[in-house]
Amino acid sequence: MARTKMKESRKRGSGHKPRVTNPDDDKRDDLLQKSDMKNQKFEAYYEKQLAIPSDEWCKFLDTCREPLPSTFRIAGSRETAAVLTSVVQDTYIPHLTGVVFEDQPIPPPMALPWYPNGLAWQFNVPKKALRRSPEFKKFHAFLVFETEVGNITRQEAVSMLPPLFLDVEPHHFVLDMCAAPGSKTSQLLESLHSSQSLLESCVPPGLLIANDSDYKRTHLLIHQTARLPSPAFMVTNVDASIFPSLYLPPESVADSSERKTRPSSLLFDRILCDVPCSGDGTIRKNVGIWKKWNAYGWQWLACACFHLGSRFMGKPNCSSRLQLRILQRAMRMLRRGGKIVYSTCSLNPVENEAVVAEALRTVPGFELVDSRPTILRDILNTTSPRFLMEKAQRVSVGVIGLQQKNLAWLGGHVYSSSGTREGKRTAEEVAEVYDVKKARLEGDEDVLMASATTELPMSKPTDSEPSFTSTVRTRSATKEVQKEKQQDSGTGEYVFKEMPYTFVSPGDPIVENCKQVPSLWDFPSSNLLVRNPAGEPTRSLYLTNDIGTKIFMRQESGFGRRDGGDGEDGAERVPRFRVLSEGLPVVLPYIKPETILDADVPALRVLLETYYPLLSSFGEAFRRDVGGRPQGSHVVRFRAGGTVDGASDVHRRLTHDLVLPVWRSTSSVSLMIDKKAKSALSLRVFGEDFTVAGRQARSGMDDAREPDVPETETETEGAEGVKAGTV
Ligand SMILES: C[S@@+](CC[C@H](N)C(=O)[O-])C[C@H]1O[C@@H](n2cnc3c(N)ncnc32)[C@H](O)[C@@H]1O
Repeated sequence: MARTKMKESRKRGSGHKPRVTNPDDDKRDDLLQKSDMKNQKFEAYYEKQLAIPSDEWCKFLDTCREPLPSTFRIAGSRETAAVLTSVVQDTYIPHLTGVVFEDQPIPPPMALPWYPNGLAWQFNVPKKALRRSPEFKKFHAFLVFETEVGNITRQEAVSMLPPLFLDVEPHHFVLDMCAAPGSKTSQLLESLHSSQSLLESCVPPGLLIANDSDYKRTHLLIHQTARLPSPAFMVTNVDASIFPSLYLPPESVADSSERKTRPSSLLFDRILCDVPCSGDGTIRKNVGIWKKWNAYGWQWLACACFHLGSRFMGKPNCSSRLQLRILQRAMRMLRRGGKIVYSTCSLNPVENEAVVAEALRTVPGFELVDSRPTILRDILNTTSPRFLMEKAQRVSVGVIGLQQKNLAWLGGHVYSSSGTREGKRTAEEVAEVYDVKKARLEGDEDVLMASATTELPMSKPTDSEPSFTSTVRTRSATKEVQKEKQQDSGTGEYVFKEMPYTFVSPGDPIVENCKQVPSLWDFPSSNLLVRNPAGEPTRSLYLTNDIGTKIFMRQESGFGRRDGGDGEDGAERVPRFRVLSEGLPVVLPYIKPETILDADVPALRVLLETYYPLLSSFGEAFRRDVGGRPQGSHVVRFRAGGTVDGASDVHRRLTHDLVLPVWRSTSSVSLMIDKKAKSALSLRVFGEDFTVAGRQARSGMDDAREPDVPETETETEGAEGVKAGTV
């Protein structure tokens, strides 16, 4: 909404008429001038809390008033990411270097030096130049299309840090406790799939569970992660502070002594707590914070309120300790030697260091250690390892010291966990902690917003943890949940709108039949699910991995397996299912290589230009090859190195192997990817959108206005329920 208004006001301005001041402008946050970016309470509070030396304080505030540069991350599978990185580096950067727009030199995008494999980029280009300079216009179109198909994510630099700190590997069990809209989740997912290559198995042994308590936002999460459909990925929708224990069947317990006695609860190797927060660290993007911030706004979230006491808080509320409770729950679900990263987008130590300190004080067996990747440590030039080691040993003293600082300023009486007032040494440590923030500010202002990042190894499972069923019961009592549910007209009971996942019977004739075209071998069909209670393979098939199957089968809440076949004769001749592009990475490793069709680049162009190109439109080799195949779903490979006829200089050669699904019908062959993905592909390979939609847009049949690069938060399309990989 705000964006639309911005466009309208620009349009008025472009007619060179004097701008009429709208009385409502006063209420608008996005129109704030730099000179109006002031807030006495904010400044007074953080001057004390952040302990930034006075000569740097102004610099800090100035930085807070600067707009954030645009940053994006190349996402998706390792293959796609490598391809797109080379497209940006080799195709666009040379053309964007030395651009001058309206007499101003415009710097080209630059790769963020600390992000691995050059996948994260930053640019500071005025929107006008992005849309009007011929060089940047093309780049902008590239960003728009690749973002729409999910290969590029607009994500702030600082938001890319917590997943990096977690250092996820393919065998890890990972939990993202507050995950929506999912930009960090998609990073975690990529790490889980990091060993994947185009034709090798892409089913990691590990698992990522992404959770958010907001039902609608879980749909954003699903959309955001759709680019990398993964059999090792689940989305859940519960309150993270009572995240249920997930159980594995007894045979999965490593320790044989426990095998017979009880099922084990799943412990995680990595947990991300990117908790809800006051968000005042986003002040550079959300300039309205300058108008609204006050010292009480964040307190409903802050864990420390019970320390502050009723005198200060007015109405202390136990449920206000959400951040702390989420972190504590995470600590109880962590495997020995695992890591937790706790992050917020707030500057406030009460939401950061104090939460971590209190969690460490209340859950035994953990210590705070530095988990920043070495590369980042070097770049930010922050605290010495010696200090970090010391901090690890005395963390509760150090961080409780921060609490004291907050509370002292707030007027409370505060003591350390040992009951003594904090001394000078703690104050020095506190200063050192803030030196870290200061260094972040100097090194890269985006990183300033990074909050306490914590690695907390070791935990013991307890028997008093919430179970899946108890959580559901608790939730069903709340109004919020009832809104998310529909009332069953027959029974009057509330039921979830989502259809349940059910395992398909082993040997189901329909599934067996689909495995013929294309030829699938060794396909783990016992891990296939459908979304109906009867387990009928009717619409989409979902694949999970072995650990996913174990978890599904073990829970008491509606997952189930249909036992035995239905006695069908297996006579279905035309395969009912087809491979779609989103399912291809999952299925590809199981497709017999000799059944993959080879095609050249002109064939790709024909497939992109027309919806249902006739067999006769293709060159002889491809026509013969595909013509000899049965009707149904096939996979085509376009090999790297193929020449791209008619392409501009920069798009002369296919730089990477492309593997795409097609559907062969009686007389035509069509590409099984959606319109936007076709446009993105055409632009990426040929430097031009040859598709029907692209041609229509150019000839004005469609709304040819340049769209903005969508932000993660606004994407809703294509949302579905919990998805564990699509076939
Ligand atoms: C800071 S955002 C998370 C951003 C996300 N990690 C990302 O990178 O896209 C916090 C999220 O926590 C969710 N949330 C709030 N309370 C929660 C709770 N009790 N349990 C789980 N999630 C919660 C909100 O719906 C919101 O999506």
